Amino acid sequence: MTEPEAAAEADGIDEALALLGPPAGRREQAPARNRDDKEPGRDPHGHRATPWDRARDTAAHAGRAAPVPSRRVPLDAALGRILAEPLPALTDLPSFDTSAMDGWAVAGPGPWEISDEGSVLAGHAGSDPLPDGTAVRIATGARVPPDTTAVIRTEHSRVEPGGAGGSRTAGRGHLHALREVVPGQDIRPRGQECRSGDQLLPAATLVTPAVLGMAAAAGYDELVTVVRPRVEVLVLGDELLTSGVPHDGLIRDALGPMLGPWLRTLGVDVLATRRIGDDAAALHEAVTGSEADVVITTGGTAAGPVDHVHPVLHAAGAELLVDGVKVRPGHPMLLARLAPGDRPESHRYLVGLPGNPLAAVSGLLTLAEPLLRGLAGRRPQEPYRAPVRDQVQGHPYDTRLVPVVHRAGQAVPLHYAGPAMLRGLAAAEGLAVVPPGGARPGDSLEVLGLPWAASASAGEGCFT
Ligand SMILES: Nc1nc2c(c(=O)[nH]1)N[C@H]1C(S)=C(S)[C@@H](COP(=O)(O)OP(=O)(O)OC[C@H]3O[C@@H](n4cnc5c(N)ncnc54)[C@H](O)[C@@H]3O)O[C@H]1N2
Ligand code: MOO
Repeated sequence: MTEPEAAAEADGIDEALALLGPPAGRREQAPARNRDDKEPGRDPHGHRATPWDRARDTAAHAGRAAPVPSRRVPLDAALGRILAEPLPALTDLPSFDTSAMDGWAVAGPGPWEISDEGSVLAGHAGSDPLPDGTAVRIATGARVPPDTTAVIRTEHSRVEPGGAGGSRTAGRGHLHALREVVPGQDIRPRGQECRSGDQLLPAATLVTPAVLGMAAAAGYDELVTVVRPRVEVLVLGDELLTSGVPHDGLIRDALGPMLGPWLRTLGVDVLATRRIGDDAAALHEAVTGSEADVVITTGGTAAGPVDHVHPVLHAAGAELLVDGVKVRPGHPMLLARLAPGDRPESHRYLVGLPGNPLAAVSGLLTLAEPLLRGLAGRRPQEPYRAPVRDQVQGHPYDTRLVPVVHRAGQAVPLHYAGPAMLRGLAAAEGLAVVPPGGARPGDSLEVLGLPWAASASAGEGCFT
């Protein structure tokens, strides 16, 4: 078999796998080629595709190269945003020595005469020092009086009522401890959690509900957060219906309803999802006139008569950073830096997702997600790996992304994973990264988490 024939046969594997379901046995495959080999890295248009991991790195690098604008927002508007700066404590925490329990503040060794000062309650200003040999009632969260030795929990104490006619304090009785009293017990000393100025969280932290609580406790009313990157989605294709059942060769647009919500989980501001049809002039105008930091197109990336993305990028003076990726599905995906136009300081990008729906998702995770993560000031995602339960057939030369669910600590590949199918993905919790040549049961595979999956691999971002 000539190399072009081998590559052509390899191109059919995704469709075949999607129809067959799980492989019956491990098929002998051509060994993975060296990256320097001529044909397998070349797509039918004659340009060289980028290896999958390098494509992701390129996208991440482009995202990190852009300046990250920030804005001060009130706490209640900060959820789901990213801290643009480290978060220093504005106060000691606790900001005063605090009783950890309801009970008695005592000074010196017992038994203690009960003070007639009443109770020390949370939220009250400081009280007088506690004289040696005395005890005063205290509530959880109250400031402990100066010179307090320890707090004794109510249930670890016994009050011996005072006799009539004694001194004022003796009249209230004495307190006895039922357990050994350790100095400092049940007192949270000032600054135990942090000192004013300590860094509580680093920049690039996702603001979760817990971060909002921490920030409020540490004295914040506002947080300096990264301005969300603005994204516009352009859905190409005259064959697409926006409602109803497919008919007469027309199909439903599966990407318009999926991409906007998905992108929002990545912490971006989706300005619009627009249907453009197969109209080169309209696409050119939409791309060059967009206000977005990142334009994401779907369809039109291949070399068909109405595949306008490449010619439009060329006409718009864009620079292709990635033009085809050695990944299945999704190999025609691309990443371009758009000409800055009248905003020379701007960093604007276009991600071209292939039209086949699972191929588009592959492009979303391979190029759009790392790019947007950088633009949003987020840290790179921690790689997550899991052993794969079943054998997965690989592409001879390219990486495969295969929908999986997590079961008993293993990644279980799903059927219906062809480029034009979403049935497997809709049930999936992640996409396993299958290296060229495939994987055997038990092989450890990287798994790309899906933003909504409550699995070990799930990323951040559902607070948007
Ligand atoms: N001669 C070649 N043809 C194709 C190649 C190739 O290398 N050489 N690659 C194939 C692969 S792989 C893919 S993926 C697609 C990519 O094509 P495009 O990005 O140009 O996408 P379209 O042709 O516009 O559409 C492909 C397919 O997807 C359907 N589609 C498009 N948009 C949507 C949508 N929003 N919702 C649902 N389905 C959509 C469209 O109807 C087509 O069936 O090219 C192959 N061809
Ligand atoms: O293999 Mo294409 O890249 O169908 O998705």
